[in-house]
Amino acid sequence: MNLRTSSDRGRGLFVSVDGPGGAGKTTIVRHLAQLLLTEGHQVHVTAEPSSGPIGKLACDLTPTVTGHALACLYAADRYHHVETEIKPLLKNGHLVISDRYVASGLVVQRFDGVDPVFLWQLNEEAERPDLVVILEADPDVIAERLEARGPHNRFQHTPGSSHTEAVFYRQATETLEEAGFAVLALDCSSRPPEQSAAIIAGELTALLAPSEAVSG
Ligand SMILES: Nc1ncnc2c1ncn2[C@@H]1O[C@H](COP(=O)(O)OP(=O)(O)O)[C@@H](O)[C@H]1O
Ligand SMILES: Cc1cn([C@H]2C[C@H](O)[C@@H](COP(=O)(O)OP(=O)(O)O)O2)c(=O)[nH]c1=O
Repeated sequence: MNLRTSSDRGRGLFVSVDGPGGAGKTTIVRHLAQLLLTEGHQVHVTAEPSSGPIGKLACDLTPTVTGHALACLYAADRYHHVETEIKPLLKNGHLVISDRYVASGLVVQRFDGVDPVFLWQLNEEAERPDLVVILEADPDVIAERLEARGPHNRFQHTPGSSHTEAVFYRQATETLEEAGFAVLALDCSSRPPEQSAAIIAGELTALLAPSEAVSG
C-alpha cells in the first residue's frame, strides 16, 4: 500500500470507512474506536454528512434535491469538514476515523445518475486518508440486514439498491487505487464486526510503527 501524508498534517492518522448501507460501517467504526482507545490512542470519530452547517443542509436537502446539486453540497461539506474538524485534530496528533468520506461521494450520487468522472473531479482534492477502508459484502446479505434495520435514506428504497451499490463501490475502489490511495477492501458478509475492526486496527498500527527503512 502507498502511504501518502500531507506535510501540514502533524502526527495524526486519518482513516475513512465506507461501504454499502448495511455493510456495518457504523458498527465497525464503534468497535475500531474502542480498540484504538484501549491501545492508548487519542481517537476522534466523525462522520459525513458532518455535523457542521453544510452537512446539516445536505442532510435536510437529501430527500428533495438531486444529482449534481446534491453532489456539490456533499463535496462542499467534505472540504469544510476537513478544514474545520479533521485537519486541526490531525495536527494535534489524533487518530481520526470518518464514517463515510470520499468513496461515498463517488458512489451515492450515482443513484441520481451523476457521471462518475464528474464526481471524481469534484472530490479529488479532498484530503487523502492514510487508509481508505471499503467494506464489501454479499448484496443479498446486506439487503437482508437493511430490511431488518430499515432503510436510512431514499437511495436505499430503490429495489436492488444493494446490488447496484456493490457495483458502484467496486468501481470507486478502482478509481481510488488508480489514483494512489491506500485502500483496504474488507469483506464483511460473514466476518463479525469485531474481527473487521481488529484487522483495520492492525493496518493502522503498522502505519504508525516507526519506519524500518534501512540506514546504511
Ligand atoms: N458483520 C455483521 N454481521 C451481522 N450483522 C451486522 C454486521 N455488521 C453490522 N451488522 C448489523 O447490520 C445492521 C447495519 O449495520 P450498520 O453498522 O448500521 O451499517 P451501515 O453503517 O454500513 O449502514 C445493524 O443492525 C448491525 O447490527
Ligand atoms: C457522505 C455522503 C452521504 N450521502 C448521504 C446518503 C445518506 O442519505 C446519508 C448518510 O446516511 P446514514 O444514515 O449515515 O446512512 P448509513 O447508516 O447507511 O451510513 O448521506 C450522500 O448522498 N453522499 C455523500 O457523499
